[in-house]
Amino acid sequence: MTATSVWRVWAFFIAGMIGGVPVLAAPEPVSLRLELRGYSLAPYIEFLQDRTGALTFAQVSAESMRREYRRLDTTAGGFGFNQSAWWVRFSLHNPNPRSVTYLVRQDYPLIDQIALWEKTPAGQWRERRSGDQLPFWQRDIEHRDFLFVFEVPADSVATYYMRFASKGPINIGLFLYSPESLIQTLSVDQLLNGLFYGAYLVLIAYNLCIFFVVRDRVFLYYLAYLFFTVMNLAIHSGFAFQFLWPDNPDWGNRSVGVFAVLAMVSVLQFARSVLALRRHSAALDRLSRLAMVSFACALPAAWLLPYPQLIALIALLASATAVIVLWLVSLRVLSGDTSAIYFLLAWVALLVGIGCYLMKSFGLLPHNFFTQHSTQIGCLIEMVLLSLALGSRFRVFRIESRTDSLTQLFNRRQFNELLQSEFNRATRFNQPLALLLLDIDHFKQLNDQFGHAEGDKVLKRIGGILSHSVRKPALSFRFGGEEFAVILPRTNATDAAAVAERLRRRIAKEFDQYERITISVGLAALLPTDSGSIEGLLDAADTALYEAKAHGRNCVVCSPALQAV
Ligand SMILES: Nc1nc2c(ncn2[C@@H]2O[C@H](COP(=O)(O)OP(=O)(O)OP(=O)(O)O)[C@@H](O)[C@H]2O)c(=O)[nH]1
Repeated sequence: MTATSVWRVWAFFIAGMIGGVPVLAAPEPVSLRLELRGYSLAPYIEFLQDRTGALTFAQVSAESMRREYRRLDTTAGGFGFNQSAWWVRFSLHNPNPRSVTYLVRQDYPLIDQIALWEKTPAGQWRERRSGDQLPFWQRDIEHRDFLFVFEVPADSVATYYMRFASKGPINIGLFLYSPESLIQTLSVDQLLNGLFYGAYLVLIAYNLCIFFVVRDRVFLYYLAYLFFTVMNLAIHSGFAFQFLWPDNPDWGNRSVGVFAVLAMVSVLQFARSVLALRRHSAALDRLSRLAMVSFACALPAAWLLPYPQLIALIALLASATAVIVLWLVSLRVLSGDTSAIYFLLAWVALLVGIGCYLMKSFGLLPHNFFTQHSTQIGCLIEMVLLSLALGSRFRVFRIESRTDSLTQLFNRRQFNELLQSEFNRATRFNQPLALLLLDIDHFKQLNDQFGHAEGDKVLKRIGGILSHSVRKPALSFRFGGEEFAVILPRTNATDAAAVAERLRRRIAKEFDQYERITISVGLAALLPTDSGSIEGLLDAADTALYEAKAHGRNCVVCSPALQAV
C-alpha cells in the first residue's frame, strides 16, 4: 500500500470537486418518531460556503441569509480542499410529549474545527466546539469520531447550525442516532475494529517471531510496512489521536504526512527485497532505490509545507508508488517469480479496496459497511497475501539450497540427508540399498582443451541425462566437481550394476563433438545390518570408483566387500 490514508484524503479531494450538487428546495426536518440508527442527515442538510471563513454565527443565522443556503443531495458532503468554512444547518422535529436525547456523529475525524450552535431552553444560542485541533479531552464524548448530544424539547422543531473548517479536505458525513442505537452501533464497531487491528497485531507478532528465528531482513521491511500501514489506518480512523497522542493535535496533523511517506518508502524497500531486484535486474533496483530516496526527501515536507500542499504532494507520491510497484511486480511476474504473483494479487487487493472507497466517495457505490471500510479490508487482504509472498520466497530459497545451480540435480548437502534417510529406511525394513559414484574421465583434459565453459555444458548435459534416466525411488545428485552419485533404494548389487552399465553406455554415446566422453562408476550395495554404516557404504563405492579408474576408466566396478549381500 502506498499510504492508504492518502488515498482516502485524495478521494475527498476529488469528491469535493464533483460532489455537493446544490438543490434549492428547503429540506424537511428529521422526525424523531423514528428509531434512528445511523440515519444519514445528508438529505436534511442545507449548507453555505463561507469563502473567506470570516462570517460569524450571527451573520449566517440571520433571516436574510436563508436563501443563500443550498441543499446537499448526496450521501456525504465531500468539499475537498479550500480556504472556505462550511456552514451546515438542519432541523430535528420532536413530535413526542417529552424531550428526547439524540446524538449526531460526524464520521470523518480529520476536521480541524467543528462548531455547533443550538438554542438553549432560555432561547439563547449556545456554541460547542470540537475538531482535531483541540486536545481530545475537550470533546463532548471522548470518541474517535465527533459525537454531539442533543436534547430536543417536547413537541418542537429545533434547528442546529454547524461550522466546518479545515486545512485538509472537508468531508461532512453526519449521522443521527438514538442513545440506544448508538451503543449498539459502537459495540459492533468496536468488535470489528478490535478484530481488524487484532489481526494486524497478530501479523506483526508472528512476523517478528519469524524474523528473530530466520534473521532475514526482508521480514524487517515487511514489519516496517505493516506497522506504517496500521499507523496510517489508525490516523485516518481517529484512533491514533484518541489513544496515541490525544494532547498533541499539531503532531496529529503532521503525522498524516510522516506515516504516509514512511509507508511508501518501506513498501518500496520491501518490494526490492522480496522480489530480489538486485539479483534479477540492476535497472529496476536502481529505479526503486531512486524512488525511495526521493520519497524519503519528502519527509521534511511534513514540517515545512502547508497542509494542503503536503497532502497534494503525498497524493502525487502515492500515485507514483502505486504505478512503480505495479510495474516492478508485473515485470517479475512475467519472469516467472512466484513471490511476485502473490505480491501482484496483494497490490491488486489494495487497489480494489481503495477503488471501492473512491467509488463510494463519488456516489458510484452505496455507503455501507464494506464500501466505508473497503480500504481497511483491502489492506488486510494485502498484508496476508504479502505474507504468502514471503513464504513463497522461502520455499524458493529452500529449493535453491538443496539444488546444484549448474546441473539442477540435488546437491551434496541433500545427498547426505537423503542417504541417511534411505539408509534408516533400509535398516528398518531390512531392504537392500545401492549407491553409485560416477566420475567423468579425463575431465581436466576436456576443460584444458575446450575451456571451462564447454566443461560446464558437459556437466549440465550429464546432469540432464541422469535426471531423465534415473527415476524415483532412485535419486541422482551432483556429488561435487565432475563427480555424480545415484542412490538406489530397494535395489541389490546385480540390479544396481545393470543401472550403472546403462548409464555408462548412454553417456559414452552422447557426446560426439568432443573426442570422447566417458564415465567410470563405483558401485556399492548392502543389506544393512547392525554392523553396516553409511560411511562404510560410501567408502566401498569410492574404492570401487578408484578401481574403475585404475582399470582403464569407462567401466563399472562393484565393491567386492559388499556386492555379495
Ligand atoms: N568446467 C568445470 N570443471 C570443473 C568443475 N568442477 C571441477 N571441474 C574440473 O574437473 C577437473 C577434475 O580433474 P581431475 O580430478 O584431475 O580428474 P580428471 O581430469 O577427470 O581425471 P580422472 O578423474 O582421473 O579421469 C578439474 O580440472 C576441475 O577444474 C566445474 O564445475 N566446471
